[in-house]
Amino acid sequence: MSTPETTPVTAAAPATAPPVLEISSLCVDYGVGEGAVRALHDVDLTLRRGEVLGLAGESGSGKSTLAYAVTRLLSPPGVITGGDVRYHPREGSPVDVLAMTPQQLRAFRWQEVSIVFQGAMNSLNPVHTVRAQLTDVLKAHRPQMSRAERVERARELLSLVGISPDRLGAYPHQLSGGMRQRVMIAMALALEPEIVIMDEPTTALDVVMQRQILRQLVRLREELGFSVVFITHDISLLIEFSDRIAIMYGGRIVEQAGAADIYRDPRHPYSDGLLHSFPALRGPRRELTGIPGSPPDLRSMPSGCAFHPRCPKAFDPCGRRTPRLAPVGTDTGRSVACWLNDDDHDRRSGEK
Ligand SMILES: Nc1ncnc2c1ncn2[C@@H]1O[C@H](COP(=O)(O)OP(=O)(O)OP(=O)(O)O)[C@@H](O)[C@H]1O
Repeated sequence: MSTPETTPVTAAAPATAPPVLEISSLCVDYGVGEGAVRALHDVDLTLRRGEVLGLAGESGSGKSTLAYAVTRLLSPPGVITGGDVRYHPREGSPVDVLAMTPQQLRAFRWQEVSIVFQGAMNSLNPVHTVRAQLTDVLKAHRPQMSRAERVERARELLSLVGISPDRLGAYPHQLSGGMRQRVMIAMALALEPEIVIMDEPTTALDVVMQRQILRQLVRLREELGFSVVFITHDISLLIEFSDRIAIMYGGRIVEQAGAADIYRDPRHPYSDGLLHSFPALRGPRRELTGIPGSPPDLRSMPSGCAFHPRCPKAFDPCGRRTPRLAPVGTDTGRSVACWLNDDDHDRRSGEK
């Protein structure tokens, strides 16, 4: 594989920044009893304060399930069957997200963590103005604010995302797709959350608009200090905008590392395949070969490493035992779940 130079637009958050969200051994099933299928297997992931963490993987790999589970927005038949999610506020002790009461969750969402969902730009209410929709969020969560203060804050939020405050009186249909998406981001930032989760936030937009919006988001996080989990199947976007990337396959994280490291030297054959599935906008061209075959069906997951039937480098242990996500060599910032990166297959046999 070539080793092109990338110029990430992010000013990387230090690798030593304290955690803001710690996910350990998280498991999610869809359904219960005999019909249940496991959509997340023992997911370990840490989001650090101020970083942009990219989550990549083909459709069905579990990205959205992870976002819904950590915000407790998973609806039936989705069930969290194990693991731990800890939120670290700026002050005070860590909070167990999975044990939060409905009242605590209401405060947690929007104020501490907000989500921009897939297709969010179409979820603005068509019969209400931008002003009404922005001020409604403030009214619900900051009842002490006066009407004038709410409108002022709404103006400020629009400016933050690059829309003239004159557009406060506009209805969604009077705005372009890119502007509607910016309004959604403004809403997500309304209560100054510590974490913003963006699930395929820009896929409905053209490539130039997608990048403009993401560049602005990255600038805002530098200004306001929130952390971002950015979910997409397009790894080339993540390379450009993330500090760190976690790659999911079949409900597991198979590799996580700094964005530039993954780009230059992917250690999991699936990461390598993904990198050859999307055109990179920067650096020399690389051949687009894609990944043969299709993602696994949760009802009949392959034994061992779920990627082995599609993997060009599969060898003896891959079909028999599941490799665990483990640090690679002395590179403490990177972990990979692949037998190729492990000399001691027996020790790491991953029936975790
Ligand atoms: N309500 C549901 N009932 C049963 N299975 C589900 C349900 N929702 C999701 N799944 C399954 O869980 C797995 C993970 O889905 P998820 O939507 O989290 O993946 P994703 O990586 O976000 O995909 P996409 O990029 O298409 O959104 C998929 O196999 C999907 O079919």
